[in-house]
Amino acid sequence: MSTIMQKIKEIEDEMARTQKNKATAHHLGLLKAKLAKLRRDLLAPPTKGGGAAAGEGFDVTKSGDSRVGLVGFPSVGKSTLLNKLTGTFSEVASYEFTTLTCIPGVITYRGAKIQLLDLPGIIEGAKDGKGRGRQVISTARTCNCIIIVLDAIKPITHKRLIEKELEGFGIRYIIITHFFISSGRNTDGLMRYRLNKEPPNLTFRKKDKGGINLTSTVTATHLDLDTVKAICSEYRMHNADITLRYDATADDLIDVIEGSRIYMPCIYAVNKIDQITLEELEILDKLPHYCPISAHLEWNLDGLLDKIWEYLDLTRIYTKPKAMNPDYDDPVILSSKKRTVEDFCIRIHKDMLKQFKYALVWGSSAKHKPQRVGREHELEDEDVVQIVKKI
Ligand SMILES: Nc1nc2c(ncn2[C@@H]2O[C@H](COP(=O)(O)OP(=O)(O)OP(=O)(O)O)[C@@H](O)[C@H]2O)c(=O)[nH]1
Ligand SMILES: [K+]
Ligand SMILES: [Mg+2]
Repeated sequence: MSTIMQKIKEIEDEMARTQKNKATAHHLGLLKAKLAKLRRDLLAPPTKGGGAAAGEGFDVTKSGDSRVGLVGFPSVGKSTLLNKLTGTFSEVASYEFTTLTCIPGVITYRGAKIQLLDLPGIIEGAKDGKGRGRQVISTARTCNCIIIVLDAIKPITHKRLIEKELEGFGIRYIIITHFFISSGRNTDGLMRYRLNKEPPNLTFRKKDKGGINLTSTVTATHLDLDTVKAICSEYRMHNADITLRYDATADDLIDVIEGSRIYMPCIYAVNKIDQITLEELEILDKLPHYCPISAHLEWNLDGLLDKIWEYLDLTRIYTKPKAMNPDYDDPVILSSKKRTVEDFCIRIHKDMLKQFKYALVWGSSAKHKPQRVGREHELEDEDVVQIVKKI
């Protein structure tokens, strides 16, 4: 372990010493790739003994349309928040580590059922297996959105500490954390989280020969061919086509090569704002991804629900049976990424597609009232759909 730590330190020192400019870009890219590989080694799941294995979360059955997890240091008010939002009972107390396991609750909001998970507090050292840190972090992986709960009285230091903890090692993004999570899919069993960040819009295609080719549909200011070659050579990839569709950075390319990143929305809920001044509140309110609340006094819980809704980015579809009014109370909930008529059919019944002839759609995705569409048609939030079956 210590030798990996030493190597990481050496590389970080070298990066700090190296001036950032065009001439050093490829060298810095190479250092970043080395660093990413070392962190991966460092975070490899333990072989035997000591803490839970990296991939084991709490055993709570998924339910509803979406899952949201509450992550934070002890006594920031996670359980208070769960109780107020879901009417569930999770013990609240002024001492730390009141909650020792995962407690689920359900929020019904705009016709969607959102499962909210209260989790034990995490502490410094969680990533090394201290406390229930690993289990918490692994459970967070199963969520569609994370709420990092912060205490308004100690916002900045607390936030930095928790980011460092979730980040694993080294600092890359200000509010982005990489969790180490077993994926089951990847042989090294590692997952890192990227919070509030879209997956890089670049393709990386390995080949057998032909060297490294870089094409870009935009002006690339961060990556040039030398830098890309340096990063690829660190991963012993000498033949590949790389296409950039936006101004990608070296970190983005490394993320794509390393794979196993999870891109997840994250809200910073700053709790206990009843303890701070109006001036302080105004500052907090302006920060991106922040939502100031008082769970105890139920201040701005509507604001938080709105933000959760926005970050989950769900699509509500109302079903209209033939010659009847649509059912507005019980929408079918689709994710914004899978919201075609086909996705809708699959959600209703597994055999629905076999009988599918066409669909009639009313709402913002429809050009007419109604529009007749096929199974590839993309639906919009609050559309009304009637499926017409083959006879
Ligand atoms: N002033 C104030 N106190 C709060 C608020 N929300 C929670 N608390 C208090 O903070 C303390 C901790 O609350 P919990 O809900 O147990 O915190 P937790 O994050 O679940 O704690 P652990 O389970 O121990 O990690 C309790 O004494 C709560 O009454 C709030 O909005 N304002
Ligand atoms: K507590
Ligand atoms: Mg608790």
